[in-house]
Amino acid sequence: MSTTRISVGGDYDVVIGTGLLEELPGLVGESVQRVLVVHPRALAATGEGVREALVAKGFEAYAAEVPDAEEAKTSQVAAFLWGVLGQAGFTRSDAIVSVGGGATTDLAGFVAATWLRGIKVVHVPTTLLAMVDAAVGGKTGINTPEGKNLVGAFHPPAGVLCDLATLETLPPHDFVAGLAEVVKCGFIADPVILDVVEADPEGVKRPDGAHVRELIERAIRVKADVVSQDLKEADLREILNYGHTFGHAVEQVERYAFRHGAAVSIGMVYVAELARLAGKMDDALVDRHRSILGSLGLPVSYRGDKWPQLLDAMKRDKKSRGSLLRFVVLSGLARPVRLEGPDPALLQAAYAEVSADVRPGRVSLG
Ligand SMILES: NC(=O)c1ccc[n+]([C@@H]2O[C@H](COP(=O)([O-])OP(=O)(O)OC[C@H]3O[C@@H](n4cnc5c(N)ncnc54)[C@H](O)[C@@H]3O)[C@@H](O)[C@H]2O)c1
Ligand SMILES: O=C(O)C(=O)C[C@@H](O)[C@H](O)[C@H](O)COP(=O)(O)O
Ligand SMILES: [Zn+2]
Repeated sequence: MSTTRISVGGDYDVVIGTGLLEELPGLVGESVQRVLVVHPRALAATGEGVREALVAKGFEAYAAEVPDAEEAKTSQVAAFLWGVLGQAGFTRSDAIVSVGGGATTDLAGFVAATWLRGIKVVHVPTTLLAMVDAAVGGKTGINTPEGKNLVGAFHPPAGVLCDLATLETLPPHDFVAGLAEVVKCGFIADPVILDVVEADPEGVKRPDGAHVRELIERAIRVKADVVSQDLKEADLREILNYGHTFGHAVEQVERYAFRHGAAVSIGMVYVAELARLAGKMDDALVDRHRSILGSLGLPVSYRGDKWPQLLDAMKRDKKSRGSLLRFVVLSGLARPVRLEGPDPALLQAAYAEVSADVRPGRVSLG
């Protein structure tokens, strides 16, 4: 299989293909002496393989195992990694390599951003979501008890290695969760993505499906294009947050029992309904959100008894300014605009549109 390189603003490459481990030493760079490979428990063997490959090329390589999924994105786990770096004597000419999903790349990126005020990081994403989104663009972060990704830094990687073979072991529901961010790129910027999904929803749900490589490359190109113009989210980059205001709130209310991609799927339907109620989106485009996401098996509704908690969580969204809630909505396909300070009645009406008919205390989807 051929290898694709997508340059992110000329600063670093996202390398896509299979059997790419031999590319890693080049991305880490000859001047680096020590490397810390950060991986979750589920990827212990893969992480050790990466460490051994680096040792074979002359690096002093260590491995650190971190908790699975969102449990890794805490200040305690970051402090554990700072301790490992300190004890091994990591200097500014050393590096971190992350091996895992978006939770691992966010954590490892954050630790790289903060250790000695910034050392090199190379990401080796092993989930679809991390390949198309989390590993690219330099947003890093951890959660606090008050909310999702509330502490972090912009710290672009030196390179990203997307070895598609790693997707073979990914549980199907995690692969599908990653498709939510791919579909997001379709709605905000590249509608061909939506056409491909609509033509063969079952095929795109399989890592070995005929169009998966095309979808991955298209989504990475959308992200690379946006972040290379606006790394620090002064304006344009906010479009990558489509569906995330409500999605992050769902994740928090559910104490991270929902995968990020599943929550973002609900969040995109919520914000489509909000745009419709605000007179910016027609019924057909709202329906297209439900039909595409639903055809992939992603959730498109959420329990109806959590409004106060969801609203409270949405107020802590990074797009908020003072008491003003701000949303990325579409005024048409691939036409993202901002909706600032919508009427609270509209916000709640959009919630009613995505609410599943469940009794209080029972979760219907997840
Ligand atoms: N920084 C960004 O720009 C950005 C973008 C999107 C999402 N994110 C963050 O990414 C996180 C979600 O990432 P995710 O969906 O990859 O979830 P994740 O990192 O929690 O991984 C999902 C699960 O898959 C397992 N796993 C990973 N690779 C595997 C493989 N190859 N085979 C078998 N199991 C594997 C993990 O151990 C975990 O249990 C969220 O925290 C989200 O906030 C960040
Ligand atoms: O890269 C971005 O910018 C994004 O918003 C991509 C999102 O998919 C991602 O989940 C991101 O971590 C959300 O960022 P946050 O600033 O809302 O925490
Ligand atoms: Zn996301």
